[in-house]
Amino acid sequence: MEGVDHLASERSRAQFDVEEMKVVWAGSRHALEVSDRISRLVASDPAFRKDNRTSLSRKELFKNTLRKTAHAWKRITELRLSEEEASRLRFYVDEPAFTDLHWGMFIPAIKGQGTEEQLQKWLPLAYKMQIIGCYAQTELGHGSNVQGLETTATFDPQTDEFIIHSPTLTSSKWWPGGLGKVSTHAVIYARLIIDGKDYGVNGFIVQLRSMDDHLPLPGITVGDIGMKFGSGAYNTMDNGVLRFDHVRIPRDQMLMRVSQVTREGKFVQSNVPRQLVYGTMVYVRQTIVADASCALSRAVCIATRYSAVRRQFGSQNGGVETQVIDYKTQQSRLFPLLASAYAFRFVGEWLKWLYTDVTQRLQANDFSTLPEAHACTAGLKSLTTSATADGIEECRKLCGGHGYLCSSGLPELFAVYVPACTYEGDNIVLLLQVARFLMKTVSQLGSGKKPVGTTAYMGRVDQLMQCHCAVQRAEDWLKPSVILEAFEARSARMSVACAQNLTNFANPEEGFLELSADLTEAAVAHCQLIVVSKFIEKLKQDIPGKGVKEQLEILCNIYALFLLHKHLGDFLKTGCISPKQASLANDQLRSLYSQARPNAIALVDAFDYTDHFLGSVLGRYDGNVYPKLYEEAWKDPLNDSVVPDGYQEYIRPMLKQQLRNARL
Ligand SMILES: CCCCCCCCCCCCCCCCCCCCC/C=C/C(=O)SCCNC(=O)CCNC(=O)[C@H](O)C(C)(C)COP(=O)(O)OP(=O)(O)OC[C@H]1O[C@@H](n2cnc3c(N)ncnc32)[C@H](O)[C@@H]1OP(=O)(O)O
Ligand SMILES: Cc1cc2nc3c(=O)[nH]c(=O)nc-3n(C[C@H](O)[C@H](O)[C@H](O)COP(=O)(O)OP(=O)(O)OC[C@H]3O[C@@H](n4cnc5c(N)ncnc54)[C@H](O)[C@@H]3O)c2cc1C
Repeated sequence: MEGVDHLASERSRAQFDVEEMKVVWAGSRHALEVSDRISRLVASDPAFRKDNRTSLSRKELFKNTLRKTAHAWKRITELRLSEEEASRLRFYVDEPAFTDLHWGMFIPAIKGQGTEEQLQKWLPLAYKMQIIGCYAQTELGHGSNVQGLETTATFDPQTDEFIIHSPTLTSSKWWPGGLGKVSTHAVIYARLIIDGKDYGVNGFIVQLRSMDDHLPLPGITVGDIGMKFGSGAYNTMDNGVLRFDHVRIPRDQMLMRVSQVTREGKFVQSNVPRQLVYGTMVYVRQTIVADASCALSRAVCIATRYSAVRRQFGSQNGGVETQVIDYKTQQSRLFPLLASAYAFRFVGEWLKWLYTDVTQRLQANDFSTLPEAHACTAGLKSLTTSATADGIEECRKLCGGHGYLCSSGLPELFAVYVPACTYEGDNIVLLLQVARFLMKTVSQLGSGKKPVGTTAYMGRVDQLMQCHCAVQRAEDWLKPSVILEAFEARSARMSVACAQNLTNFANPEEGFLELSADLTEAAVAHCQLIVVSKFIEKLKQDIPGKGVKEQLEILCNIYALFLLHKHLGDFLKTGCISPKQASLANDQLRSLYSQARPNAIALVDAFDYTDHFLGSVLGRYDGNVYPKLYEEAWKDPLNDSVVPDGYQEYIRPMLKQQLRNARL
């Protein structure tokens, strides 16, 4: 029935103020106003229609994306949208495009690694989109191992130029988004060679295409790398391949904030750490954490609404069947994901603060917090994207068979999201960076150097190695101090155990390789502690609105106790908790699920997603699922004709043949 809210009774059961929860989710009243206004602007504009994506061919899909980005840009300039509004518009348009790399990596790379003069020259062009850029780091042969890149930038003192060259097939740039068909420029990462000496990987701005006819400039071969996972999905993006044949660029197109090459060909290292060449990745990893909460909340919103609509079994005397959301198994799979979405939101907020802080310090030549910023962005990027990709797939299964239909929105969401586990650093490679940081922290404990920031708890390592969990009743697990101590003790004990095992190896690097699986587990434990502790910190803030804080407390406890249950092996093996305490945690978790149940629909309404953005028949706000699913099926191109194309050629002769055989 059109216009009827099938989830109205669910909404009436909410025990908190949903409008105030929307403010908490958005981050502020202002952010909610902007987000709400822009989401409606996008949803009401037919140019941003997206329900036909999965049935378009690659060429149609790509052209459609070009049309949408041009329209988006037109609206941004006509309406004079602020940066915040424009970025919300990009979010609600919900289509990966070259503009992501232009705004998200090309511009930040120049900003972070360019000199004042370079910023003044390139940024105005890029801001007005008079040039379009991408971030070309990865090559066919090397992605994770940035130091292994092969593209060369050889200084020619005669002409004051760099010669950019791809010496091997494996040195071909491979993957950069926006490179294949659109970008006119790129920030290229290449080995700097001066007078035969290799000075390592640096960034260079290179023009790729003519500004007159978009043709590749001489010496440049460029194209798209081909179809990717899923229909629609990330295929709106022109991930590209690029080869250079001795392409010359002026010397001032090397990004020279970190290192410089003088007119005489002298290499000069600034007083800033070399690692700043990797700065753009730190920036993007931080945005990816915030984005994880968006992707996960979207899948959870779909699965929660559908679970309240869907009924199976349990009918007594012809009465209604049970809503699947009332099954404890459904709750134990769904509610931890709901809690994770909120947890990732808050850790994303905190990470944004950390990133802003480290950027300000870098500007003042204080580099002390850079290793922690790298470890936190790498580790949380890894943790949140892995959990989100798995969570989206779990939401698909939570929707049963209908979750497998494209009209559920979940297959495309998964296909678009899952490469986040690989891009901006493979998740295992990034956890190993965290592990390195942790091992360094543990090794320095005896030196009197006090760990700070997210590793401050390691400073209490003696106490954490011996403490005994105080839980005696299930309710004790609701105390933040109890949860924090259990997570800190588990993380500290896992790191210390790894550090001790490493001492058994004569060569520490060999030991690191041999123990790398254990080390990634220690890194995960540390990152989970960060997420739990930032959720707990959030709850210390003043949070207005009837029942809002109480709901967040329930979610925080679900998140922590779900992790404890999932990683019980770690907690028991390290002796942080006893089997009895583990079973009390489980009892408490079941009780928390019951408390979350009446609020589940309102908790996903608080994400404030429009039906356009969700793009899911199962996740519709009004819960009117079945008539819409039925309607949607008839829109499939296969249903354009009752008898399918191919009947005459393939089906009819087969049927006739069977008939003839039967007569013989
Ligand atoms: C439709 C409408 C449009 C309208 C327009 C509107 C516009 C509005 C705005 C829109 C905004 C959009 C925003 C979108 C966001 C962006 C989208 C993102 C899309 C993602 C696309 C993907 C891109 C990519 O993938 S780029 C390539 C990424 N590559 C990697 O991540 C490679 C991974 N490898 C590495 O990072 C390193 O090599 C690493 C970490 C493995 C290190 O390797 P190593 O060899 O062991 O180490 P080494 O290099 O020797 O370093 C030693 C030393 O340095 C430390 N280190 C390493 N990395 C860093 C770092 N980043 N920062 C600081 N320190 C670092 C390392 O720990 C070592 O330290 P020590 O041990 O102390 O020596
Ligand atoms: C959709 C998408 C968009 C992208 N966009 C861009 C872009 O715009 N610009 C750009 O420059 N790049 C881009 N990339 C490339 C991306 O950054 C790399 O693919 C990524 O960094 C992983 O590197 P790799 O492909 O070399 O993986 P590999 O390193 O080859 O990984 C293969 C396997 O080896 C394992 N492995 C590797 N090293 C180690 C180790 N030291 N220890 C243990 N295990 C290890 C990994 O865990 C993985 O299981 C994109 C990639 C994708 C998928």
